[in-house]
Amino acid sequence: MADQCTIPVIDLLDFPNQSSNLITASEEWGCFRLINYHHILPSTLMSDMKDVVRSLFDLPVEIKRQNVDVIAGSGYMAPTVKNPLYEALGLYDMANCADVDKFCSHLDASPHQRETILRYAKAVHELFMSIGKKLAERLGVKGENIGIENWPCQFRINKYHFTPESVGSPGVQIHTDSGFLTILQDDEGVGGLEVMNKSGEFIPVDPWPNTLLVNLGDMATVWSNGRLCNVKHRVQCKEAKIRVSIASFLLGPRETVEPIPELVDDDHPKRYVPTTYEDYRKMRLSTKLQAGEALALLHTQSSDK
Ligand SMILES: O=C(O)CCC(=O)C(=O)O
Ligand SMILES: [Fe+2]
Repeated sequence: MADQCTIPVIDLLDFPNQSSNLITASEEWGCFRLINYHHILPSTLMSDMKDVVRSLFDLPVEIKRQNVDVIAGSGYMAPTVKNPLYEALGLYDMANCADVDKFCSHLDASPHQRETILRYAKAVHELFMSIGKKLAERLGVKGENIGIENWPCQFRINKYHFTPESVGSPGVQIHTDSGFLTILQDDEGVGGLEVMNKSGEFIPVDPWPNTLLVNLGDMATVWSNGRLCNVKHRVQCKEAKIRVSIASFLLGPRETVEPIPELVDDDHPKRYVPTTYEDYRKMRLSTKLQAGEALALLHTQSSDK
């Protein structure tokens, strides 16, 4: 039986050898550790970006509040009574230079910070294209044909103010990511992220510097007609240290999202009705179904039988 405790590892420099592992990881786990991608995102850029992110969180709160929402939840989130440990800054589309510029201007970013953020955004976008096309091609779709270059990429940086009193409590509740793919640069020293395996157990994602975690979200499940897994995950406070992570989300097509014809046949009838990412996101927010359960609201009649 496949190992249910070890998160799969995918080596970006070992393709096409890794193609079947990529699909297995995406089907069985909905997440994997990515290694050997530094020709696209160098480790110096990763650590420069972490420094920039830490300094953005150190800005006065009046400045951070200038990072306003473009879509619900895309901008500054201050710690709340309900979630006092968590703080986030973000922008709607890191694939759009104007959006990145606006984010930098709102936060009074220095030329060095701006350049680092722009370079990081470009590199992560290139990684999305590389992983997305490999996934699509292995499933029988030409990467170029899915229009992936034009999909928006949300960007969010997370800071967890973990204290001795908060050990054992949640930093982020269990959820799935709503988009297609997530690239997460987690904290290189402080753990807490956990992903759920097929048996429903939470498996810790221990820090592993100079690697990335890739998650698949709800849009990948719709697009693949249920074949790819939207991984459930959460962040727990395990130790009294500040934890910082950088999350980038390739959301999905701007237009309709529906199962690709290549994965629909008599044995695999269409499981989801067409939607748009925007409508789906609104549905998740209004129903408060954050852990993938909202997908059931998209089931076709035949899949409900
Ligand atoms: O901070 C982390 O490691 C995970 C954050 C996360 O799951 C998210 O931003 O969706
Ligand atoms: Fe997440």
